[in-house]
Amino acid sequence: MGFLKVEDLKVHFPIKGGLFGRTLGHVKAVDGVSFSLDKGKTYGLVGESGSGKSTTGRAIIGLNHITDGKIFFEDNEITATARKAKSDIRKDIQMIFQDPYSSLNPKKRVLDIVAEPLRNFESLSRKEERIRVQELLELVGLSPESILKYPHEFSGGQRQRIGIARAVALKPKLIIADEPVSALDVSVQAQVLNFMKEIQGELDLTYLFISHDLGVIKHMCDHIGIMYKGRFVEEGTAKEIFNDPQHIYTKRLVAAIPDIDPRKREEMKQFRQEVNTEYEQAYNDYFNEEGLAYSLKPISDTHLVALPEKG
Ligand SMILES: Nc1ncnc2c1ncn2[C@@H]1O[C@H](COP(=O)(O)OP(=O)(O)OP(=O)(O)O)[C@@H](O)[C@H]1O
Repeated sequence: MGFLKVEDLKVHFPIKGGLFGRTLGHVKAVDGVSFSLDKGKTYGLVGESGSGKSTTGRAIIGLNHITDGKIFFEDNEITATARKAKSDIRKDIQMIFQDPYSSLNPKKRVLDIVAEPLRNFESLSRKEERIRVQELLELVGLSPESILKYPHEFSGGQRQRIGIARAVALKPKLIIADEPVSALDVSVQAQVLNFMKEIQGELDLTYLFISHDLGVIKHMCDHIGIMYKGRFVEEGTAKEIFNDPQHIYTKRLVAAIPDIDPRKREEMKQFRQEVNTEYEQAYNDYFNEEGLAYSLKPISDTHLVALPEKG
């Protein structure tokens, strides 16, 4: 069936309020998302803040409850598995977080930070553990002596490398990278992204890559889902999304990528003007009307676009 398959995933959070903390309604953070990810590939989830990207990633790894829908990992449904299977899955799926400043405990040495997952899942001697951590640090380009240091002694990019060393410690199959470079300087972002690509082949990793930055997604992903208000508005291969965006929201995101190639600047300027006009016209019809029904329709074997339902 496939490596990772998400079927009609819904994650709704209750909004509590009033005197007795009654449930007043729900935030539909994820509201019917489906996609599949092949082994060894990178799938990008992109969309503006609050569109439901992190909630989707967190639901897959089990950090958010699921309101409805199914998730299959290597053909096993992981939305309804027993505890033992769940702990195996926790080994196979790891997460890299956005902010290497807050996701690493500042009071712990690098040895303890990187060894944490090993301590949870493997019974290594102190010596074996130290050797494994030093190997992991070398893999991510840090010196073995780093084990005795604390997070504040490293730069932002180095800290994210420590986060990556911890994420790959248990030889996972899938890594969910939630905005892994957005807290870093642009010059460091490219280094970390290239490094993630290098280790992908070396360690046989599959990535679910979450970002609000379509430029970053373009660099990393084979397949892309564009999220808006908890749903996909378009899904396709990276080539389809960048060369032939169909949905007005996707077009807007593509038009906002800074031009690196000066030859394309004039072409992009024109594209931007066209998109802005189309967006203004579409806004009232599409984005402002809460009740407007739309559904994903295929326009090729791999390219889906949200189109309003007729009637
Ligand atoms: N635990 C929670 N309780 C209530 N609402 C939540 C919770 N987690 C997320 N939300 C809400 O769900 C929606 C989607 O949030 P989510 O973090 O998934 O979006 P995102 O696309 O990842 O954006 P960002 O990049 O800002 O994190 C937002 O409206 C958010 O406020």
